[in-house]
Amino acid sequence: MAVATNGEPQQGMEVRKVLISDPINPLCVKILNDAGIEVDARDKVPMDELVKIISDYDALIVRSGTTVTAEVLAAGNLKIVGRAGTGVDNIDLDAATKAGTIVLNTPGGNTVSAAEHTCAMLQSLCRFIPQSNEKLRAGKFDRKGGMGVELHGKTIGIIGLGRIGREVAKRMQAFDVKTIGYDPIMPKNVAAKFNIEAMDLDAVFAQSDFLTIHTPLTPQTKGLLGEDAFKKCKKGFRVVNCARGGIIDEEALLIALNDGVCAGAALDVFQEEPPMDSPISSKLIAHPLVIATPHLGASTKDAQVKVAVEIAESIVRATRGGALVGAVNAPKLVNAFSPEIKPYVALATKMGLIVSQVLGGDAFLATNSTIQSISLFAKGDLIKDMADVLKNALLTGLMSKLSDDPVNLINAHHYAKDLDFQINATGTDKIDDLPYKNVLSVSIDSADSTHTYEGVVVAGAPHLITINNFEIGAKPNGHVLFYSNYNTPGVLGKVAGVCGAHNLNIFDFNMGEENNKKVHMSVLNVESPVTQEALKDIQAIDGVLGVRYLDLE
Ligand SMILES: NC(=O)C1=CN([C@@H]2O[C@H](COP(=O)(O)OP(=O)(O)OC[C@H]3O[C@@H](n4cnc5c(N)ncnc54)[C@H](O)[C@@H]3O)[C@@H](O)[C@H]2O)C=CC1
Ligand SMILES: O=C(O)C(=O)COP(=O)(O)O
Repeated sequence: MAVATNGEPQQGMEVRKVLISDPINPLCVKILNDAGIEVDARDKVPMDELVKIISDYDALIVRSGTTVTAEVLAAGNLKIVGRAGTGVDNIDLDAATKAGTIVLNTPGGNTVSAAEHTCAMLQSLCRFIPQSNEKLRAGKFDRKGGMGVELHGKTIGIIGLGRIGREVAKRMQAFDVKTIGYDPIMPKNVAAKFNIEAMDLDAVFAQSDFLTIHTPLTPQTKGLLGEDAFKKCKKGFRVVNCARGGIIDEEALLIALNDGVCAGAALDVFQEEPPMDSPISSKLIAHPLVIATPHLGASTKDAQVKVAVEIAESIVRATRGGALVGAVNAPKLVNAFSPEIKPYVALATKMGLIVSQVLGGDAFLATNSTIQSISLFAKGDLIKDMADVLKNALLTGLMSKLSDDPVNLINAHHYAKDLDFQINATGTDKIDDLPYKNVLSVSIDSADSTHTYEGVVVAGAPHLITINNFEIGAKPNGHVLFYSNYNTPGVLGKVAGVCGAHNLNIFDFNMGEENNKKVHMSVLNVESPVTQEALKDIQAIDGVLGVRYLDLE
């Protein structure tokens, strides 16, 4: 168990040192420091420096300013990338998953701020407030150029009816604006509960006086509002983008504004940020019908406190084995590090280690023909919903002997793609009559046989309870000798003698017998690796049927 610098035990993920690479409220540092975690807080770290220093850290906390590329992830050994905010399009999620890095965000912490900014932008856009302010400062009292439109009685089309989209709808309804919207995962009846009329995207385009986007930037939403969409929009529509640059095609928007198709755009986000180097973004920012802010949606003291506290608390919780709230790339791992589930994860990993060492023709413990599939059954109320996580743990053990890369719960399934057999995982209520509440069972299926191992957790520690037909109570730890023998007196003494002769100190012994009691299976835990010579000497003992050494360190 790792110990944090404040002396408190870390029972979950080990996080000793964190880098913050964007401006974040100081409460984040305080919460991490109070938990004994060292923090380097910087406002900005250039990419080449980030790649150089990242291996010094267990976790990285970012906002939208830092791009967490595959190169950054490969250069480090990060356990966590924390996003103090919502959008994770600046983080290479696939690369993070492959690197075994969990990505956590703080959805919800800046919802209200982003929604309020959206509404402020729409109102400002409709009444030319920024442009008029600018003219007045320049000494021009231009009332004609500030002729706007009311919100009252108009229709707003909200694309993306998640947290922010719904908060925008609520605020627009207070202005007597009709709220319609599109979201592929929100059924009409659910949208209706928020007084939003859900319809298909083309209908939203056709009916909206105002459009506002609240989706993440994904391959599906990139360019969602482009030339084709603008052709379907009402002439003179106005558009707000407080979601992500790139969801509106900036070139198409510029044309729509110049052609009078679009009467105004309020932009908080840009295809490239900062946008000054992009000629198209710069033209948009300078356009008289455009108002723009430099990605300020979440920039309120209130939101920044919320996201800073949330991300720090999530990381501290992860180090203590708590739920991984906001896990973006591995949502099923939410409870994998909890004190109740962790020993089962350890058990499944040990079972994977066993499987890795009996693969490929081990007639004694597994099979002498090619494996076709492995099935894991998570039986019992505590673990039945964790079958996928336990499968990843099994894979972690399995791959640890087969791959040089650091395989863990988050990335195991990537490596498993190269195996030439399937691994299935099923969670069930426990129906067998074993006296345990939760049992993990792993079956190895080959053309001619099925071999099964079963394990449980006793007093927080993994135990093997059956190996094929043998009932046993072995601890799957360290250096383990398995041997089977006919039920004749004196075999154990002789095996112990061979161990002594080979300097193998035995510290635990468990024996099981087959139902017909003719054959015994014994498990010896020894303190050091077992040599081939020792194995040969045990195999030569009269009555010994088979012997196998497994390294379960
Ligand atoms: N400007 C700023 O400072 C901020 C920007 N954001 C941006 O806003 C986005 C939305 O945030 P939340 O509402 O909290 O996220 P959310 O996850 O609650 O909602 C996003 C919604 O978009 C929907 N969606 C996904 N693909 C879609 C598509 N093709 N068409 C229509 N809907 C689609 C999803 O089903 C989901 O309901 C974030 O991903 C982030 O990029 C968030 C906070 C601050
Ligand atoms: O949370 C989000 O998605 C945002 O866009 C806010 O970005 P920021 O944290 O202000 O860089």
